[in-house]
Amino acid sequence: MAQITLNSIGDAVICTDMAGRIDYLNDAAEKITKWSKADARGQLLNTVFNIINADNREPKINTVELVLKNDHPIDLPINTILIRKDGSEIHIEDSASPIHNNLGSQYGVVIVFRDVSAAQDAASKLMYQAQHDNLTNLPNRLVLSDRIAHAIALAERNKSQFYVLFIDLDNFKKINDSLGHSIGDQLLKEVANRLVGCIRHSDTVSRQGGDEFIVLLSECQLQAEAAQITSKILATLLIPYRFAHTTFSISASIGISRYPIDGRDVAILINLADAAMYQAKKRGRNNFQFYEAGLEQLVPAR
Ligand SMILES: Nc1nc2c(ncn2[C@@H]2O[C@H](COP(=O)(O)OP(=O)(O)OP(=O)(O)O)[C@@H](O)[C@H]2O)c(=O)[nH]1
Repeated sequence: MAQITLNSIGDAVICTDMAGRIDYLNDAAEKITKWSKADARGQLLNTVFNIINADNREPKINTVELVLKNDHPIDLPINTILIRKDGSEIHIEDSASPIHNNLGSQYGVVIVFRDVSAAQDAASKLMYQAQHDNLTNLPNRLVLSDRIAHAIALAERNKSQFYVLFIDLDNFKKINDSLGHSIGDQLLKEVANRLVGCIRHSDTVSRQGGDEFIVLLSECQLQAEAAQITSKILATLLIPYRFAHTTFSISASIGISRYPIDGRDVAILINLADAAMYQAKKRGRNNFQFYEAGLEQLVPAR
């Protein structure tokens, strides 16, 4: 009766003896671990229930030993991956308890676990969406602020510099109006790809929204080097785009703020780069401008 019950529940169940050898697994455990009952019986628990930490991929503690030593149930830490018999991996949630006989002495351990991959995938997807722009897949404002804050902390410690580039496409509205919103979207995606191609892996390109992008040059020390990278970005964005048999060009205006000379705070660095970008627009577009004192006063209220 107990076996029928255990086979009809959705959770996987494995029982071991005091030495950690498997003496029972239910149907759900067979399905999840991909070990048949016949093959699993007599194996050490860790062979069949091969679990690792999802973050560092270190093997997890010996469940049987821990439960028997403490003689009470434990919920194993979340973030557990089970490596199945065929080598595939799933996220699981599990708990383990000692089994006692009628006299109260321990005679084994029962592990109860379930596949939480779907929930884990949904959580990862939500996390990704919260941190990325859904059109270009670039990191969003939230992530950028975090990266700039991190760059500030690092630069403060190392007494070093870094640069923030505020990039706004020139006359992007005309593209939308003349070629349609869908071509506008394709252009934004291609701009994102080109920007990523212009910078180092350790730098960050983010989309602020609309046709605005921000680049954090976290490892750039010299102003001349920042100017050189910015010129490369301008030239790369100018290369003609071809979508749906239409070829066209677009330029950009870029404002640059410098840490620590212009500011030592995330919002200030972004605002001053934006003010410098506005000045680059005023100077005729398709160029860049480093922040200069007072430029923020020239930006009309938006
Ligand atoms: N296709 C598309 N258009 C967008 C999106 N978000 C904002 N826009 C449009 O982007 C345009 C932004 O235009 P602005 O930056 O204000 O002006 P501009 O035409 O680029 O002119 P300047 O910036 O002065 O050079 C607006 O027409 C918005 O409707 C988007 O996700 N996709």
